[in-house]
Amino acid sequence: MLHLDKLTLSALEKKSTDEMSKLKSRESDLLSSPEPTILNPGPATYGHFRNSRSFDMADLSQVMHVANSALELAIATRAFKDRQGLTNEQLEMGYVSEDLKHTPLGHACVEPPFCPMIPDRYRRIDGACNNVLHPTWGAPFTPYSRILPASYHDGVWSPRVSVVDEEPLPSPRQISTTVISDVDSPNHDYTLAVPQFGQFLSHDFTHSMDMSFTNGSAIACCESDGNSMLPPEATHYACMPIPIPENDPFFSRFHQRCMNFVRTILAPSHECSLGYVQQMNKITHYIDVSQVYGSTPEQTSELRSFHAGKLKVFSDYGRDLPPLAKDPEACLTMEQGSACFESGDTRTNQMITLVVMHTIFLREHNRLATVLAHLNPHWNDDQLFLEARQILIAEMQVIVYKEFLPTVIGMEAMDDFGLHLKRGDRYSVDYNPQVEPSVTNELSAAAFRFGHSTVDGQLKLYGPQKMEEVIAIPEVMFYPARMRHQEFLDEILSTLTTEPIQDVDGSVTDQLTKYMFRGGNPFGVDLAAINIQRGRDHGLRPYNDYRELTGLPRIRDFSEYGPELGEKLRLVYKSPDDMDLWVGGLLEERAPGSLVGPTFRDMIADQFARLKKGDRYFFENDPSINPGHFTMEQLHEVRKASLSRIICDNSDKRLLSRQARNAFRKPGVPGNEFVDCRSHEIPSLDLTPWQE
Ligand code: HEM
Ligand SMILES: [Ca+2]
Repeated sequence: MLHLDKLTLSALEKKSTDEMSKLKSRESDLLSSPEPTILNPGPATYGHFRNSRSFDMADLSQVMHVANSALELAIATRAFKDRQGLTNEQLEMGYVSEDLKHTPLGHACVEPPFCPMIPDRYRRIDGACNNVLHPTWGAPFTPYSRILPASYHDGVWSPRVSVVDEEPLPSPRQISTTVISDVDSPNHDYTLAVPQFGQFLSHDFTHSMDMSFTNGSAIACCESDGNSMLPPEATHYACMPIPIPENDPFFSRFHQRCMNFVRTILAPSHECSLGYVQQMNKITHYIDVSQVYGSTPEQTSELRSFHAGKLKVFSDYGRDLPPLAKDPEACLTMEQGSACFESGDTRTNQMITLVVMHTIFLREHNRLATVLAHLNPHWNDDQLFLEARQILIAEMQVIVYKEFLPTVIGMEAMDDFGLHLKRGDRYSVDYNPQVEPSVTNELSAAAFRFGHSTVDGQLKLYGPQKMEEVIAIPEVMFYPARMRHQEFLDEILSTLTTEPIQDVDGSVTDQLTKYMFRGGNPFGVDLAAINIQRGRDHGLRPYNDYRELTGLPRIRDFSEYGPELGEKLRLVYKSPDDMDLWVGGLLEERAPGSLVGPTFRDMIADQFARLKKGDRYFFENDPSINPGHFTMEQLHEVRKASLSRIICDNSDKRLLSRQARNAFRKPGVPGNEFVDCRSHEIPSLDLTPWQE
């Protein structure tokens, strides 16, 4: 490891402070430039920006403060690398991992939280102090962890290039149109609850925010007509626009040659050392239902009613929906009759079915608080809120480990990675304080995006007798007004738990690759291209490196994919060693019993092992580990949780009266028959063990 002397550190500090002030003054110039450097509401690409926006200016300034510190360290790293003649490999191996806290660069380090000697019974809203030795692990505004070191061309932040000639990698849009198709491949073994709960779950543990101007405006990287990129003098340093080839089979019709893409906000490493950049996770990494409660105390206060332990709702003629959004830009329109909602996560309105998940989990919290208040009339608002939250988090964890994960990764991986919940009168002692719970960059920017391939471009709504409506999903992106229709919630919950998913393969619906966030526009943005570009933005290594980790041989020649697909890959990539992780992962054959191929399966399994073994407050942890442990009687009850029970208890009960026991699996077949919602076949949690 390289030691940094005082002189060097002072020089680096001066250099990074100088460069930062140059960057900031350039930003002000851009804001006042005659070129269209700000993206305004209207085009689909603004929807993409809105998808990752912050709550408010206070939230944004907290993010920016951390992001600027990380940028300073990145500049210092570049300068140090040049000065010492370090290689990329040396940076990758963490050669300069010295803690900078007590050095001239220390002002760029984030203050660790203060953790009390006696731990709280309830996990903190911001996830901090979960691990006593590493109090920032799992907290919001901290970096993702990594399975393998990052790969950047300059060793610090610029995107990787082809291994063949060091030229830029092929355009993600070209890869999308050549390799990713839209083929209808329904898989009836699984229901749409898999993608919809999957997306809801991902919003519990990962949120990469795009950089923006300090005033919150969106950064434009393309000319406003999309005809070309902005000239270099008008381009923000966070721009990484996606080139659209002239002969694009779709976007050429609209003369589009440039798709906006802004890089993810950065965060200093936990150790606060020099090194390649790390991307920031805006939310708590733990599975703690932060998408409902928020990831900071300020967000939670906004969402609580402070009455009887409940969260705020918008009571729509007696039907509880999430509170209406105050931000006029939260949706496409705030006109009369439209509706747009608030929750603990800023992406809620992106898809109407996501709003549905938020609604039933919000209602479940309030339902739990009501029952607890009945059992314990002496509990105050705070205690009711905290206990209901603790139970809801446990229910979420049970659904993830008992129902969702076995469906997605299969039993073999559940066994191999030790992911099963305990049974009978047993607590778990799997907690290991050495395990870093943080979400891996590979999971966030690639593996968990397997879900994009499972999305059906259409939502079919069934009335009591027949199919009543087919909705193309872009119609309900950032436009969840239908939530106010009296029958909608029950109808769509039935759709989610009966309609098939699309298989995980090289196919993604056109609704996501041509029309995503189109609003009233003729074209949208391409999620496949964005995923590929995001992987490069985050310094993910080529697919082959991860494939090898899984124990599979590296792909040596595209012919291994067969003549047709092999040819398509050869058309875009110069070498199999250039392939992007998201693409390679999707193209793998499914692993036995799993919905995804071995590489994604292992990455997902590894992540959920971290989130179980690295979380002291994991619901079934032993009293010696978990400061908020359940009693054995309570544990027996919590382990009964299921998505079907949450659906049954929190639907509007107008049209929905039955469910299959496992909401993720094909319903109405032996072993997963439909049963009445009142049936004990879908067990209910009895909360009497919480009575004091
Ligand atoms: C209609 C459904 C969906 C839409 C419109 C959608 C759209 C998006 C968009 C726009 C992003 C940000 C892309 C970027 O800028 O890098 C994203 C990220 C992501 N999506 Fe989806 N998605 C959908 C469903 C899903 C599903 C079903 C899953 C998984 C089961 C999933 C997992 C993820 C993950 C893990 C990320 C990264 C989030 C982050 O760290 O910020 N998405 N999605
Ligand atoms: Ca969380």
